[in-house]
Amino acid sequence: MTPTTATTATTPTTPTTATETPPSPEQTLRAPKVLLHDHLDGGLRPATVAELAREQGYDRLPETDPERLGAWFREAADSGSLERYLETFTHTVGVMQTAAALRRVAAECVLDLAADGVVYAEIRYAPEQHLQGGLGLEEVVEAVNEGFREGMRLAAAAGHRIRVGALLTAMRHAARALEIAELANRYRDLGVVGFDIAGAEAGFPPTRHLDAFEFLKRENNHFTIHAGEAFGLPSIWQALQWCGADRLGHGVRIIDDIEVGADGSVTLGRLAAYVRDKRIPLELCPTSNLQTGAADSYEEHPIGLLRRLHFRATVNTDNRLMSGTSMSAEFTHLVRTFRYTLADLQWFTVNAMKSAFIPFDERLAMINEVIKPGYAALRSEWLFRQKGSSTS
Ligand SMILES: O=c1[nH]cnc2c1ncn2[C@H]1C[C@H](O)[C@@H](CO)O1
Ligand SMILES: [Zn+2]
Repeated sequence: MTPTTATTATTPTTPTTATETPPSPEQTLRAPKVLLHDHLDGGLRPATVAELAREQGYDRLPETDPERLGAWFREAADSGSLERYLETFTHTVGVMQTAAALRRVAAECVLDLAADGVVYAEIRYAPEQHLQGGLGLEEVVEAVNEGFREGMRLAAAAGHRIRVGALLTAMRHAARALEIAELANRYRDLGVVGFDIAGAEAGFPPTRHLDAFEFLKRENNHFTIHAGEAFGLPSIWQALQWCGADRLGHGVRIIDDIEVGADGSVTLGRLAAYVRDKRIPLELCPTSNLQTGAADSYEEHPIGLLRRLHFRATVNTDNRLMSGTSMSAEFTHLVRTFRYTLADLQWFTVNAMKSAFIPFDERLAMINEVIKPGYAALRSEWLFRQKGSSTS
């Protein structure tokens, strides 16, 4: 073992706590962040929804003033039910039916994430939901990809480096999963990094779409599955053991297979042990879970326990518009609730980067060249504070 005396002798006594105390919201904003679970049609700016609706003659919006519209989305999504939460997407999807609208929404998405300190993101959407204006599936994908590229260019010009890839989602109540999986495979290395299924979970098990997952496995492609959000362990079990998902969208109900005794001892069931042992990434979305009723409060959110037990937990936004959230806001809630430090935020971020669907060497370089140096710079800030300054 390496002796520790030398380090203790040179370590100052008081300021070390600067690395152990929770970061400020401003530091959290500057920290590099990785986002694996964010819906394109759940992240529009309220003003953009209102503007696109006006331009396109979409007259079904419940509000036209951007501020009131944003509040409407948050309140309507705050229903305690996933089905009611999903109803709010009628309006965002409703104004995303032209190539120009898709490009704009995609570009703004990248800019908003970049301004929030996100350095890598996988953004998902269901191409089959954007055909009402006459676009074909490929035109939808190309418009979104173009918007992402435009967003990355504009972000870089504004001094924010961000890399974004798309995940193509198939809706679980529909029957186009194989077609969408083939589309994802066609656009692999052309802006699309993987596949997903989403929509109401109860009554629509992932095995309905086994043909799509088997196709992707044969193609050595990647996919995540929304599972263990509104429905519990059987959905997670199917997603992993029947479908072969690389990651779990939410997966928060894995908590149902974990028993905490009165003395604090923890027992994992076979499925929970498998998820932890195999390092299956959990795309946790705390605020979204409070809205759909999957968790009652941040304090009681399973992320606290899952982090302590070293599951491969990641933090995500799910739907920034419906939840009125951002990556920084999600981290800030967790910092307040669990007193997480920069080391904890780095841990979540590295977990997410390890779990991304881009090649291993690129993930590693993002971790070593971008994420770790970013957190190290933030952790060392206390060293440069002026004595006697009000911020020290
Ligand atoms: O959290 C979710 N669970 C299941 N489905 C969801 C969630 N958030 C969004 N969706 C659905 C609604 C969107 O229209 C669709 C594609 O992004 O995915
Ligand atoms: Zn989702």
